[in-house]
Amino acid sequence: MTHGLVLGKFYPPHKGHIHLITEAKKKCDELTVLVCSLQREKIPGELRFEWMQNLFPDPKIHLIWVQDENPQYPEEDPDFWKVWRRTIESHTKRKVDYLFTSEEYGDPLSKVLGCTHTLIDLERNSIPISASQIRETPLKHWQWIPELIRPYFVKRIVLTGSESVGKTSLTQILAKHFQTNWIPEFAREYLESKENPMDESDFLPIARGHLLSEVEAAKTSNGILFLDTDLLTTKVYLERYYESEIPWLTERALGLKYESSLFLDIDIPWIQDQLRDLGEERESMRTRFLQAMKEANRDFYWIRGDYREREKQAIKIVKQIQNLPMNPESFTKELRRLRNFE
Ligand SMILES: NC(=O)c1ccc[n+]([C@@H]2O[C@H](COP(=O)([O-])OP(=O)(O)OC[C@H]3O[C@@H](n4cnc5c(N)ncnc54)[C@H](O)[C@@H]3O)[C@@H](O)[C@H]2O)c1
Repeated sequence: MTHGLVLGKFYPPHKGHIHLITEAKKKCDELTVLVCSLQREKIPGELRFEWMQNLFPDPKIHLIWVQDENPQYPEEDPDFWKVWRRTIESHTKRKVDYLFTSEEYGDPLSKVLGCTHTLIDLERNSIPISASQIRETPLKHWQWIPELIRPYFVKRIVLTGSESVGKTSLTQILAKHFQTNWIPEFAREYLESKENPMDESDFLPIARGHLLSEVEAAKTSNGILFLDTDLLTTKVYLERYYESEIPWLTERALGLKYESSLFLDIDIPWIQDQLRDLGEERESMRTRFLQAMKEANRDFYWIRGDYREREKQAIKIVKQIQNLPMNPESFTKELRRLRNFE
C-alpha cells in the first residue's frame, strides 16, 4: 500500500491544485493532503480546509489542517527543514513513500522525509495559475477558481436610491454590458403576485426572498453580480410605512457587506407605476436612504444626470471594480453567518 503526500497553503485552492492532487492520487493508494495555514493570512485556514473537504470527498484522500506557525522559507530559520519534518511527521499517520509537488523545494524536502519526490508540473504548463494571481485580481482568473468557491470572490454591486431613479433599467444595462447576472428587487416580484395590499407581515418574506436570490445568483455569476436594491432598502421602507423594525432584517441590512454601492440621485422625472406612491416624498426618501447608508457604514458612488450619463458613469466605476484584488471581508465568519440561509 503506497502512501503519498501533498502539502500546500491552498490560499485559495485553484484548478492547478486540483490537477496536482488528481495526478498524485493516480500514482499512490492513499494520499495525505496537508492544508497549511497561518493566523495572519486573509482567508481563514478553517475556510480553506472546509473548501478542500468539499473539493476532495474521496475516502482515500486524507485532508489534514495544519496550523503550526512555521517559517515559510529556508533563509528564515537554520532549522527550517527539521521544523517542517516535525510538522509533517506529526500530522501523517504512516510513513510517506512519495512527495508530490510542483516546486523546487520538493527535492530537499523529500530528502529530509526519506521519500521519493515526484514533480508534477514545475512550469505550470497544464494549468497556468498561482494562488497569488487569484488573490491579486480574482476576476481576471475566474476560469481557474473552482466553481464551488467562486461565490466568495464575486464582486457584488448594489444599486440604491428612492423610487423611480432608474435602478432596475440601469442594473439590467450593466449586467448586459459586463455579460453577467443580476437580481431584481424581490419586493416587486412578490407584491405583483400578491392579491391583497401590502402589509407589515410581508417584509420578512420579502427580505428572506431577496437574500436567498442573492445567494443563489452568486453561485452562477461570472465574477460581478448586480443587485437591484438590497436589504437596506427593505429596512428603509419598513420604517417609512410602519415605523417598525425586524431584528433579523436589521442585522443583515446593516451587517452585510458589498463590494460597492451606486447611489442613484433623484434628478430625473418621477414615473408613476402600480407599486409607487412616494412621488411627493422624493427628497425625504433620499434623505432616509442616505441616513441608512451612513448607519450601515457604506461608501458609495453618486450616479447623476440623464439616463445616458448615468450609464456612462456606472460603467466607468464598474470597470475599476473589476480589477480590484479579493476582498478579505468576504471570508469573515460573521459575513458567512449573515449570508448563510438557515
Ligand atoms: N519554500 C520552501 O522551500 C518550502 C519548503 C518546505 C515547506 N514549505 C511550506 O509548504 C507550505 C505549502 O507551500 P506552497 O506555498 O507550495 O503551497 P501552495 O498552496 O502554493 O501550493 C501547493 C502545491 O500546489 C502546487 N501548485 C500550485 N499551482 C500549481 C499549478 N498551477 N499547477 C500544478 N501545481 C501547482 C505547488 O507547486 C505546491 O506543490 C507552505 O507553508 C510553505 O512555507 C516551503
